[in-house]
Amino acid sequence: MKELQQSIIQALHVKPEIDPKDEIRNRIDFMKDYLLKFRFAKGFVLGVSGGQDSTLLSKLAQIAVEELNEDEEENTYQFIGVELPYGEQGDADDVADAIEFIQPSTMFTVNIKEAVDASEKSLRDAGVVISDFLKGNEKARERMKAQYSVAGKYNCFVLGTDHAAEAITGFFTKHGDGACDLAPLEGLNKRQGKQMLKELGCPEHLYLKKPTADLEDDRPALADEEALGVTYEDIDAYLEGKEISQEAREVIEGHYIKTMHKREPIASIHNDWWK
Ligand SMILES: Nc1ncnc2c1ncn2[C@@H]1O[C@H](COP(=O)(O)OP(=O)(O)OC[C@H]2O[C@@H]([n+]3cccc(C(=O)O)c3)[C@H](O)[C@@H]2O)[C@@H](O)[C@H]1O
Ligand SMILES: Nc1ncnc2c1ncn2[C@@H]1O[C@H](COP(=O)(O)OP(=O)(O)OP(=O)(O)O)[C@@H](O)[C@H]1O
Ligand SMILES: [Mg+2]
Repeated sequence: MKELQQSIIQALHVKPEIDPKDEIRNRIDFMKDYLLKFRFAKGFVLGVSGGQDSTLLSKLAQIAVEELNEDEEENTYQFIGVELPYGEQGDADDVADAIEFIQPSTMFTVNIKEAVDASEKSLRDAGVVISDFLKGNEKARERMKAQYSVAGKYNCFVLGTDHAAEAITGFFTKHGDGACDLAPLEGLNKRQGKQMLKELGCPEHLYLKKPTADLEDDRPALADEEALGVTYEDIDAYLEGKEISQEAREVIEGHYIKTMHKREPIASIHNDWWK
């Protein structure tokens, strides 16, 4: 294995293979331990998009709070799922199926369209016209804001779905979906997440679905793989230490190097990762 690949695998804590049952248990226990350490907090908040990652993490969070309610003989812990459509969501049926599978303690729907459009207009009024791509990042940051307000109101922590197959390409909006209090999926690749969902009894169509950030108005449901120029099969294999084509390797490593700033502490005079 090449040196860079090895150091990336190590930095992102990826295992070449997992026992899905063990991973489910460890990550639920981590979330429970965290709540027990910070007693003011009474649960978790996460946007439910109908995609693979939020379905997996929401289910784990729901199990964690249910176990805590039982262990502590109280009924104060909750998982709050938040639907965060921009106007009408194209895959609303998947969101409904995900909610049915998760059975969240509480659900809210916050439509982010008015806020995002108002923000775009304020910028335009100031003479700053943003592209559809940048507006996509505004959507991700608006979703982050809504989740932090819900978390503040209900004394909860905001969960983040970041995992190794996303961290490696930096395919998230900085301070948008990349912002969170806990990242329980850290170290998993995309197919390990699928294995866990299968183990949890999730309907197949929710984890066999093409991953999409779905942030652009002009290219709705654009597949991550198309945006990235590389497949998750290749990303997963790379993270498992396997050989992939030279072309795919170059694309992945190019994304990794370019997005270093998203994984490291914010650049300052007291760190030197950026030098
Ligand atoms: N070297 C550097 N050192 C410090 N900061 C640096 C930097 N390079 C850029 N930056 C800063 O970072 C900004 C760019 O980063 P950012 O704002 O995140 O924007 P950017 O990485 O350009 O775009 C976000 C990407 O993530 C994708 N995404 C977003 C959200 C969710 C998902 C999903 O899978 O669901 C995917 C989205 O489709 C898009 O391709 C720059 O404007 C600059 O402020
Ligand atoms: N329309 C949405 N409604 C609610 N939450 C959303 C929405 N879009 C994105 N999010 C939040 O942003 C996170 C990042 O999106 P991302 O696309 O990476 O994950 P996903 O949609 O859960 O899975 P997949 O990568 O398979 O599409 C989601 O996990 C979810 O918490
Ligand atoms: Mg998605």
